[in-house]
Amino acid sequence: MSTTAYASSSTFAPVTLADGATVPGVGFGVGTAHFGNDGPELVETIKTALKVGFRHLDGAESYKNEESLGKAIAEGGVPREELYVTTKCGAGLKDIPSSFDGSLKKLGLAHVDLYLIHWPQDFPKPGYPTIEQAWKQLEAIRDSGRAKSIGVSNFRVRDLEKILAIPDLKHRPAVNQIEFHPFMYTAGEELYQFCKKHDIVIEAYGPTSPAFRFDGNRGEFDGVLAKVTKAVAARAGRDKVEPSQVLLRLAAQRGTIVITTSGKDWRMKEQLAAGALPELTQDEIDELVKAAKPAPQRAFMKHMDDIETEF
Ligand SMILES: NC(=O)c1ccc[n+]([C@@H]2O[C@H](COP(=O)([O-])OP(=O)(O)OC[C@H]3O[C@@H](n4cnc5c(N)ncnc54)[C@H](O)[C@@H]3O)[C@@H](O)[C@H]2O)c1
Ligand SMILES: OCCc1c[nH]c2ccccc12
Repeated sequence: MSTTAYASSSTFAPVTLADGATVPGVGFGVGTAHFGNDGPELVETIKTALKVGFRHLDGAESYKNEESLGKAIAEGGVPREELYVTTKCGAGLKDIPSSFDGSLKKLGLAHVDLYLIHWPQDFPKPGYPTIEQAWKQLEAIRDSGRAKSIGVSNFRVRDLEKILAIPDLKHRPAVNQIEFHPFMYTAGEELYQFCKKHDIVIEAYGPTSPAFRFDGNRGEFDGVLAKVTKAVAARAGRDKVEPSQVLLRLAAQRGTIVITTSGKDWRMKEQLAAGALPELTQDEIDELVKAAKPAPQRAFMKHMDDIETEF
């Protein structure tokens, strides 16, 4: 039974993974704006996110702030079973079992809900496991019950194919966490369709990047986003919605779990409310994608456009 003093206010529908787990449809990220910030200020920010209604927290070993995340979870007033907690192995990929133990210890948790390999680029390097060996280590962690689900992040089709081809594959990746917004739809279409076909749910990070992250040279995109935002607001019976809210709504509409973040409680509320906005029409989506084409395509992880290099 819930003992939470304040309820989740998320308007994003939960998403069910192929392994049967249910994930809150919007997550609060502890990277990007909070990267390297590990202390009382971040603890308060995460506690604020819980207070306004986030129940899904997205951390990583490489964000160097798992202790603050753990402290916020311990002090946040939300029972553990009502929270969905992710962490990722990045800096520790040479020794995943030790890295995972360290993450759980820093978080102060007996288990995480989702454990991800943060990126694939290190695997050809000396001293690292192969992708296949790394995945078997994640399977063992899942079988120990200390990670309820396992997945990957920033994996291309060819990286995912290596996992799916493991002869004694026991657990498939439940998610692939990738940058996902209209600037990515064209370049990312093959990966999107591959994940869909193989029941790998996409977690969309950087979903609002086109609204604020790319400076200049957005050309037609700004105009189209403003137009679509106005139309969505009109369908919602509202004077105004934020373009970033429209991008969050769009990510959910494309079937992804949306990972966003903020340091401000009013923006967190705005983010949680975005799931209730009316759907974008196919014409509106097409217009956004078309207008996005001349703009920068990707804010993170440029290797995603390198379809040749073998990791
Ligand atoms: N797996 C990975 O490699 C990877 C990479 C990047 C991010 N992530 C995860 O995803 C989380 C969210 O990523 P993100 O920060 O790119 O998400 P996002 O695109 O939603 O951006 C959130 C940021 O945008 C700001 N913002 C939102 N609307 C705005 C507006 N209208 N005007 C100005 N600023 C606005 C917020 O204040 C916040 O700082 C990260 O914290 C991390 O947990 C993972
Ligand atoms: O996941 C957020 C982006 C990211 C990728 N690799 C990192 C290493 C350190 C901090 C952030 C990142």
